[in-house]
Amino acid sequence: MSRSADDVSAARAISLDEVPVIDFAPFLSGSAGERQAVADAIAAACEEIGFFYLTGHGVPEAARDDVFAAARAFFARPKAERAGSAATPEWYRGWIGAPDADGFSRNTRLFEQYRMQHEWPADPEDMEHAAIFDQPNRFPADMPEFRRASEAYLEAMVILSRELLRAFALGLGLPEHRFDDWFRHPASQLSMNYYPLLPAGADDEVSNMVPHTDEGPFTILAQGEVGGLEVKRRDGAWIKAPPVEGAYTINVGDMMMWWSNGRFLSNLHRVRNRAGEERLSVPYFANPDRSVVVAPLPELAGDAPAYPAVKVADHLARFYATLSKNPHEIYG
Ligand SMILES: O=C(O)CCC(=O)C(=O)O
Ligand SMILES: [Fe+2]
Repeated sequence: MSRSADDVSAARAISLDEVPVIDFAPFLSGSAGERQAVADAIAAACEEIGFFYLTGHGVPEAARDDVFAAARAFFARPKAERAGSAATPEWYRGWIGAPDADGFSRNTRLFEQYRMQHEWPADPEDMEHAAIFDQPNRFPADMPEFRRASEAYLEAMVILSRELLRAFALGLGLPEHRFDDWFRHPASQLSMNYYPLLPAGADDEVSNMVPHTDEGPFTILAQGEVGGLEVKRRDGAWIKAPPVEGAYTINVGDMMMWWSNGRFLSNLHRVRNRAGEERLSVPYFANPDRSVVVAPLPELAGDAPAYPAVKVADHLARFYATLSKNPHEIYG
């Protein structure tokens, strides 16, 4: 099936002025001055739109190709087999289907996910959240390559996320290692997202994934070849953030906005797959260690914190409880 010009070729031709492309290579191997320049460019993007594309990130192309091949193979399986590795409230890892619905509305969840986490040692101090954080991943038993590719990719993401944290810190005018202690056993999540086509008759109000912000500090999104991601500009217009070859799409989430006391924007985005073929994406939702309490950093907020303090495990548990639901069940 051919992709519509709207979402693929034309999307590539849009001006990238709004979502800037930043080369991370000088941050990974440059001088202090070069590192600060990259961090400043990232900070400017985070203040203006909360999104940027990252090239020169050092993640091997093969790691990314392999994880997409794994996702493609998983979502090509019959539903009963996908459901064989379903996530449950008691074991919060695995496949989350789209709710069965006769019709659809602007509030229907029109995508599936396969979610996994790092497998860190259990935290005896936090039995309350053991079901969410202390279980192993629910890999399909008969797909060894899926498991291998996913584990290799998780490893690549934790490495890149630690580098990005240093860039965010420098961009905020903080010591580069300001966030390091909070990411020893990060409660980060990797998701493979599968978006079928929007149903025929879907009007402009209908999205596969409704407008939302991400709940953690930031997200490292790998888009496949098919576009569909849209970002809300400050003037209220939705702009396309199409895949840029070899680049990650990085966005600020709620926790980074809170830490920065609102200087960095956790921006609304949505997915509308109108490309005429199925879409895959692989976001890595970076999260701090589950016991961390996130609050505006005192050195940035002074005595005027704009957000309350929130414990990571509590915040994520509340969010995960909503994941398989349709948005209207969550937002009313
Ligand atoms: O698939 C995408 O491009 C974005 C996914 C997303 O926003 C999410 O999973 O939170
Ligand atoms: Fe998102």
